[in-house]
Amino acid sequence: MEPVISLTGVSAELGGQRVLHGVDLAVHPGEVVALLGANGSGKSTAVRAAVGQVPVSAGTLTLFGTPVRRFRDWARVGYVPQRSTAASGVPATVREVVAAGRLARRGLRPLRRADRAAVDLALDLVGLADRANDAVDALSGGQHQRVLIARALTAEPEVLIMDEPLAGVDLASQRVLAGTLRTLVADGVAVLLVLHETGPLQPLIDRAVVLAHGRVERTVEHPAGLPESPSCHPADAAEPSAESPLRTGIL
Ligand SMILES: Nc1ncnc2c1ncn2[C@@H]1O[C@H](COP(=O)(O)OP(=O)(O)OP(=O)(O)O)[C@@H](O)[C@H]1O
Repeated sequence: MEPVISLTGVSAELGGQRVLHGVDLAVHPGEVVALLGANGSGKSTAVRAAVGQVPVSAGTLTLFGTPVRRFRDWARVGYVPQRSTAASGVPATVREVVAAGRLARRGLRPLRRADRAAVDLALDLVGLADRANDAVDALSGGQHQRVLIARALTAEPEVLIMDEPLAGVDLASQRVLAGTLRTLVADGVAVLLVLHETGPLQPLIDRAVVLAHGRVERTVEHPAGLPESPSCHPADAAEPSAESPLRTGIL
């Protein structure tokens, strides 16, 4: 089966420094791949290269078989960047921000019934249906994260790329996200995640790729059998808070 995302020997530079050194990585339809590694190991750069935001200086990077520099079918790709607010200072409702994600499919024509249904479904999937008409500025950081995920989902992407979706998100919301991903993956959506802790997402992960200094240090197939790594959100203080064995030891 053709990979949805394929990096072969990919190198990339930022600020004149080589940050990725010959990275190999593939995500197939319906697969969940986690990119792990220490701060500065190149995880965000790898996913930003995959969505065309960082140029590839060597190697080959394809999306659905097309080299990323020629790829135009962005409605097939949902991207949730590393922690950013959904609409800082913009007087928009949660529904309006989520509906903006539909632009990739509908362009600038008015919302149709199918668009509204996709927005409702995305809000439902992230557990924010009851906040749809609230001002997005009134949401907490973790809820912003869920709005951004819903915004990516409204385009009904075939691959969802998320950079640290669990950062600052409490355990209950992490579980909501795990349920969302489970539903998407059952429908054949591929998922590439940058993670520090695998938390409740761990059972969903087909492959963990660990980066170190811009290189693939190791790859672990089906890490689901490993103990769940703990969450580190302050609201989950009752949960174990020791260093994650998945992050630091077993992988
Ligand atoms: N705009 C930039 N200019 C120069 N160097 C950069 C730039 N952005 C990132 N880097 C460097 O590239 C390397 C990889 O950064 P990257 O953000 O991809 O790491 P990461 O694994 O996602 O880290 P984190 O876990 O902290 O988010 C780091 O050494 C970082 O300092």
